Amino acid sequence: MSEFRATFAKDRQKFSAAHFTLFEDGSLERLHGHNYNVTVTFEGTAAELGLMFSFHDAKALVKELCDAWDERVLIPSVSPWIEVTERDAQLEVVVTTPKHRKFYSFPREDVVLLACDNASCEHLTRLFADAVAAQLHRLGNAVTGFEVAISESAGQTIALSRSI
Ligand SMILES: Nc1nc2c(c(=O)[nH]1)N=C([C@H](O)[C@H](O)COP(=O)(O)OP(=O)(O)OP(=O)(O)O)CN2
Repeated sequence: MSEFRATFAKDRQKFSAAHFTLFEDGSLERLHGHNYNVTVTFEGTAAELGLMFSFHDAKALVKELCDAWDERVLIPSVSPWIEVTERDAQLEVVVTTPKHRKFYSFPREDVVLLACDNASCEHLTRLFADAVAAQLHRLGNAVTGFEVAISESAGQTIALSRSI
């Protein structure tokens, strides 16, 4: 049973990134950007001295994960509609859907290849939660669960909860 919920929704917990969303009918958006805001809530019990974990450590963890996607182009790497080719320091991306064929070329360092088939807010939230789970050991053993919530724009948020 979780005793406490610690929610971190600092202004700096954000990443500005470009993407396009694919839709089932083969339509896709033009490349565009969002200032994604990230909120993470950790659930758990108080350990020594009534501390779940050091707030500093939790905020540093979340900020590091935001920085990994900040000022990047987010490209799905496992989509049947997207072909990615690395050529020298460039990443060539060909999107071929039943409705569209588009070619992009980005400096490799500007791109994050996502382990998913669409750069949707749902997938971003799940991948962010996977990354939090992989780093949770840094916060000790008091965490029994967490929730990640990502907003693409004001008034529009995807949230996902995980139990540990
Ligand atoms: N289920 C999802 N649907 C859509 C997603 C998504 O991640 N999951 N994403 C988008 C686009 O990224 C788009 O940029 C956001 O679309 P939209 O809701 O139209 O955004 P606006 O901020 O322009 O919304 P307004 O309500 O018009 O202000 C689309 N769909």
